[in-house]
Amino acid sequence: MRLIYFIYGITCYLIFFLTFLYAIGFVGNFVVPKSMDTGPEVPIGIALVINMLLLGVFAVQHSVMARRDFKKFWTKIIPTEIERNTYVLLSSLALALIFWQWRPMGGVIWDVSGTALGSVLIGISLIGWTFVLISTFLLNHFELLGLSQAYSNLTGKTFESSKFRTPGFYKFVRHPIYFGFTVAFWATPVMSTAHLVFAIGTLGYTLVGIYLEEKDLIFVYGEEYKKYKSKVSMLIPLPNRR
Ligand SMILES: C[S@@+](CC[C@H](N)C(=O)[O-])C[C@H]1O[C@@H](n2cnc3c(N)ncnc32)[C@H](O)[C@@H]1O
Repeated sequence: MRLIYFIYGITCYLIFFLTFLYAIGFVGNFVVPKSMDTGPEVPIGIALVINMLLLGVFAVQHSVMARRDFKKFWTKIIPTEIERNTYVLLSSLALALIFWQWRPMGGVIWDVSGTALGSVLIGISLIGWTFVLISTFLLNHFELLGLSQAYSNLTGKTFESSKFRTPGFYKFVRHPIYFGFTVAFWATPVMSTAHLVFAIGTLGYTLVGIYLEEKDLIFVYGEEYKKYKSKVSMLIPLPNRR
């Protein structure tokens, strides 16, 4: 069973990684066969409903499954050893559903493609994606994505989740991963209506996600996190408050 769980963990990780790479092309409208501004056209009202539902499915899956109470219930159904891997897998599938079913919406809010500003915006967006990836490594990439748990289980060790940490970017912003996504989603040479809906929807979800995540972080780390919260900016990297 341990070997099967380990192979499952690696498979979930690889699926996540492919989804992450696809997301870069989906948001930036390059390389991938279906991006946020391509696909079957439907009336704008219907496209809006479908796109909001897709974002809603991801938001509910990602937030509800991350809560302590849900995990208590969920691990009565699936083995605790593969809870994180399954979370990673279902998050990737919810993202894949967005990529597959997302509807273009026509309309352009701004278009500076082919200009120097357009190139700068593409560069900023790629920096945002890089910021996300680096931040996952600063916090604990392999634990966030379930590989550490899978490896501990394979080697018969009890998995110890890492403690509260503030390495690197975390000294200047409490949520650098979410900051990186926000930059990657907003810095675009072509802001279509569909892209704007995506950027606003994901920003709204990020703020709700931060509220829920910090409730849990305060529950687990108490005063230590409250003190961190009072000093360090939430979403935009800034010098610490005194
Ligand atoms: C997807 S990560 C996002 C982390 C953070 N919100 C960010 O944007 O960089 C979510 C996990 O990181 C954990 N986490 C967030 N901040 C942390 C910190 N400073 N130290 C340890 N774990 C943290 C949360 O408890 C949650 O399990």
